[in-house]
Amino acid sequence: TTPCDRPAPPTAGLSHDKWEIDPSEMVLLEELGAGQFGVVRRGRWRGCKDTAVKMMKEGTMSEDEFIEEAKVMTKLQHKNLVQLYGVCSKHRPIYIVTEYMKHGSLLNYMRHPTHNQLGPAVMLDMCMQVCEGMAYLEKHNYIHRDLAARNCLVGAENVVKVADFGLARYVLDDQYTSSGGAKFPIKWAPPEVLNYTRFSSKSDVWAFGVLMWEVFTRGKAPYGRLTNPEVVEMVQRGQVLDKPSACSNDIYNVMRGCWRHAPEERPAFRVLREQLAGVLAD
Ligand SMILES: CN(C)c1ccc2c(c1)CCN(c1cccc(-c3cc(Nc4ccc(C(=O)N5CCOCC5)cn4)c(=O)n(C)c3)c1CO)C2=O
Repeated sequence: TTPCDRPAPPTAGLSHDKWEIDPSEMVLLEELGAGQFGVVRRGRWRGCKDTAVKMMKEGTMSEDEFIEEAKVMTKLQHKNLVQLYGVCSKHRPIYIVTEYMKHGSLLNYMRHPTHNQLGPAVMLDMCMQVCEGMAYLEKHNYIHRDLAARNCLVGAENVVKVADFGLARYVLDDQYTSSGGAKFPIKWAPPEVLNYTRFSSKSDVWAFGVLMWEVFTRGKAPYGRLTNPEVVEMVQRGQVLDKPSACSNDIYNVMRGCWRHAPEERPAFRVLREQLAGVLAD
């Protein structure tokens, strides 16, 4: 049998936690880019498993809290969530090891000239896949806090998965974490987050509506060149994004449901899934 089929060796006693990955079993390959926590590289685990390895830059993440949370995150398993395989936390920098998605972020994928011709049916299917992943997180009372096309990844055959869910809680850069900061995702935030940073699965639903708009505009920037304060003003006034040309009225109505001012008026992801399935059928 190829080494891939070799069953994982039983963890050596209780000391070796199953979410702890032995770095000697990881070969680091090319750089995939840089994110909130520093450089991310492609990796090969145990000679055959493709992975992505975040190498935590010092001072970017509250590491001990994250390592504690990693035990919970490895249990979140769904076909539309980027799987966390484990962490290498016995050395610095710590590594976060996840499943590898070969086409990179959904935002760049939509903007890429060769995918610029994707039809509405494929766009709707991609939104549905994100919705499935988010419905799973909602069911497990897990809030993403930074859902956007840039934080979803594309694999083979237009498979789309939600990535980096929950990580916003461990970012130390207050330019990112405070709603007044330059890096705060204002254009994906509902009124209750802008005013009280009150995150919930219903604030993820608002962000999902903006993600749908990103997909149907093939990766346009929401609100164009408006500044963050101008967007805050618009959102507080109840003004929402216009209908993308590639988008039917039915689909635009689903987006608008995500942008209702009151969180409780917005549909849950498990309801959104039915709404999108209804549109798909038409
Ligand atoms: C706090 N929050 C919300 C965070 C925290 C960290 C990160 C992010 C958000 C999102 C950005 N990010 C990050 C940074 C760097 C890499 C990855 C990243 C990139 C992957 N894949 C690829 C594949 C190909 C390419 C590529 O170069 N191309 C060009 C040629 O055509 C195909 C595509 C790029 N990435 C991948 O599989 N994972 C799991 C993560 C990721 C995603 O993980 C982070 O590391």
